[in-house]
Parts: sequence; structure tokens; C-alpha cells
Amino acid sequence: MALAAPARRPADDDSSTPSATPVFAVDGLWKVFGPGADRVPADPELSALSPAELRERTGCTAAVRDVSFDVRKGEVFVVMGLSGSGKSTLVRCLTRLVEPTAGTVAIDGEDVRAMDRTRLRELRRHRAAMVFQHFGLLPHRTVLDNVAYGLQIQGMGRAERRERAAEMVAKVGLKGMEQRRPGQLSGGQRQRVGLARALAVDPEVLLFDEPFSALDPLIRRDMQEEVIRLHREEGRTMVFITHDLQEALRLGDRIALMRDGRIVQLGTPEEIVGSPADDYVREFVRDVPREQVMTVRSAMRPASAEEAGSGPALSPGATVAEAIEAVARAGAPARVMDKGRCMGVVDSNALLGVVAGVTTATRGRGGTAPNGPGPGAGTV
Ligand SMILES: Nc1ncnc2c1ncn2[C@@H]1O[C@H](COP(=O)(O)OP(=O)(O)OP(=O)(O)O)[C@@H](O)[C@H]1O
Repeated sequence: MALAAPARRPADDDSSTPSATPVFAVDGLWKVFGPGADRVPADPELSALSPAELRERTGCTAAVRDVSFDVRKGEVFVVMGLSGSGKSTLVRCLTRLVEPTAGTVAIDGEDVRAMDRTRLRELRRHRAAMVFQHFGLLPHRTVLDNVAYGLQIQGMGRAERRERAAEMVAKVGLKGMEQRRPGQLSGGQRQRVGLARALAVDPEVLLFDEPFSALDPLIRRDMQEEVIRLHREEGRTMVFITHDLQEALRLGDRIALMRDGRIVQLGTPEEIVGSPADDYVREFVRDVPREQVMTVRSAMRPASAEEAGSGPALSPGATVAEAIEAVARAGAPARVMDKGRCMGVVDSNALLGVVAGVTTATRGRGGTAPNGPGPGAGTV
């Protein structure tokens, strides 16, 4: 798998710092489709059945099974999993586009399941806007009018909404195309219109449902860059569904990996690749070029006094690939520097160990175990 060096955002280095109030807080969430769905989460025997057994016994499909997680303010939270693992159902439960069967969902501490219709409409229009795979553009309206549409629904005056829409069209790189109709745009451009329309309402959180899966790989890459750029500029909270591991690793501050309706691991890309929670996750990430995801933190050992004073300097967020280049050029270990302080060093042996997926317990000179997360870190 070719995983181009991700254009990581500055916020990444802080991604392990929990934010005080999560944007979304999800606890014990279930969505069961089928007859008598309500009894499944409450029944220990039924809720313990495998998906196939449950279907056979009850005719029900448990699309989301006892899922709990927080989406932190300002992060890109990726929900990843194979087709049918429950990603879309889970994200639709956040705004009750799909009605949860059991559990709680809160946005900024407010109980989503207790919202009445007016409050829900407000939630979907103002607070959590969705960007869909199939754009949902109005074919007879211009780009500008499509982007302004959400604002029109909100009751904003014509002049003001056209001004705001023009601003968003420019923001997503479509300046000059305001008067075109969707049919006169490429797939990637249409997706940009969808993005601009969601951004125009200035939602607290953007929800993306596999928005780029219909795009060809180069345009898809472009759109990923666009999302990274927008996130870097605005720090907006994003929840992003994908079945594509490469996309998840490029975009996600944290990734929830789903299987059969459950989250099998939740963690940073580095945690998921470096410490897979089980064999399923290990198999999933097997072909990932580890050096492009793992950071020098996972290869670092304490520095001797001599090492602390010389050698190339790297930031703690530098990838192992970057460190390999620095060490190869210098012919000496590289220092990991944070705010002028030497946190430790990485040498060629440790870097090779990361690439090979070999966890070295203790490395020479009184070194300690690598600072990577322990087995199962970030699991839920
Ligand atoms: N309305 C429904 N009625 C019955 N079963 C459903 C319904 N919607 C989804 N399911 C089932 O729930 C499970 C999870 O579906 P979901 O669409 O959430 O998965 P997904 O991971 O988003 O898949 P994909 O990547 O293919 O979109 C699947 O087994 C699906 O068949």
C-alpha cells in the first residue's frame, strides 16, 4: 500500500490531550433492525449472540452493538470498517436520522434522544451538518444557489446568503464556477459544492458519510487534502466515515474501527497500527507502511549526556520515515527535541525495529521500553 506522507495538522501533537467537553458523547448505543428490536439490548442472552445467530433466532440485525465513545472538540474522528460493519448506522444515530434502540447520545452535554422535532431539526441544520456521498445537489440550481440553499431554509435574507455562499464557494476552490449547474461539474467539483453547502451553515460538527468513495483516486486525494486544509484552517470537529484504511490513516486524529456493529479498537493511527487490539485489527493494518504512520516516540530511548548535545533534531511528531532519513544523512542517532529539551534519541536499530514490527523490550545503555502505547492501548 502506498501511503503518501500524511499532511498532518498541527493539532495532531495534542490529539492525546482530552478536551474537557466532548462534542458527542455516546454511551452503550444499540441500533437493532427487525421485529421486536427493543428486547435485544436488554436481554443478556440475545445481546450475546453473534450477528448470524441473532438473525436466525429473532430475524433482527444488530447494526450497532453497545458502542461507547466521545468525539472531542476540534478532532477528526474517523469511523472505519468493512461494508456492513455499521458505520453509516452509527453516524446516523448521532443526529437520529436513524433512531437508536438503546443507549445515550449527547451533543455538548444535551441529550439527543430527548430532543423534540424542532430541536432535532435545529441540530441537523445548524449544529451537525452531513456531507453525503451522492452530493444531493439540486440539478436546476446554480452552484451558488445550491450552496445558499441551506441558508435559505434557515431563513437568511437573499443578499446575505448569496454573499456567504460566494465566500464558501471560494473557500472550497470553486471561484468562477458560481453560475454553473451541477451537470456542468466533475464529480470532485460536485463534492466540493456539497462541502461548501455544509460549511455555509457554519455547523459545530461536520459529518461525512463516505463522501469521496465514488471519486477516482487522484480527485479523492485532492478532496482529502481539502478536508485537511479546511480542518487546519478552521479546527472544526469532523466525523468521517470510510471503509478505506488509507483514507482513515491520512485524515483521522483518532479512528474507531468497527466490526459487526462493535468498535473493536479506538485510537490514534499510530496506536492502531503500532498496537493492534486483536488479530482482526492486526490483519487489517498488515500492509500499512509503518514508518509513515509511527512517530519517533515509538522508537525513542533515553539519551546519554553526549548524545543529548549533538546530532540531528526531530520533533516528537516526526514520522519514523523522516527519522530514517535524518539518521542516514547524519550517520548518527537523531535527537527528539521538544521545546528545546532533548526527550531522547532514536538510532538506526530502533527505527528498523519499528519498520519490521519488532517490539524491542529494552535497548542498550539502560534504555527503557519504547514509549509506544502498550498492547491494547486505546481499546474500548
Ligand atoms: N434499514 C435497515 N433495515 C435492516 N437492516 C439494515 C438497515 N440499515 C442497515 N441495515 C443492516 O445493518 C448493518 C450495518 O449497515 P450499515 O449501512 O450501517 O453498514 P456500513 O458499515 O455503513 O456499510 P457500507 O460501507 O456498505 O455503507 C448491515 O448488516 C445492514 O444490512
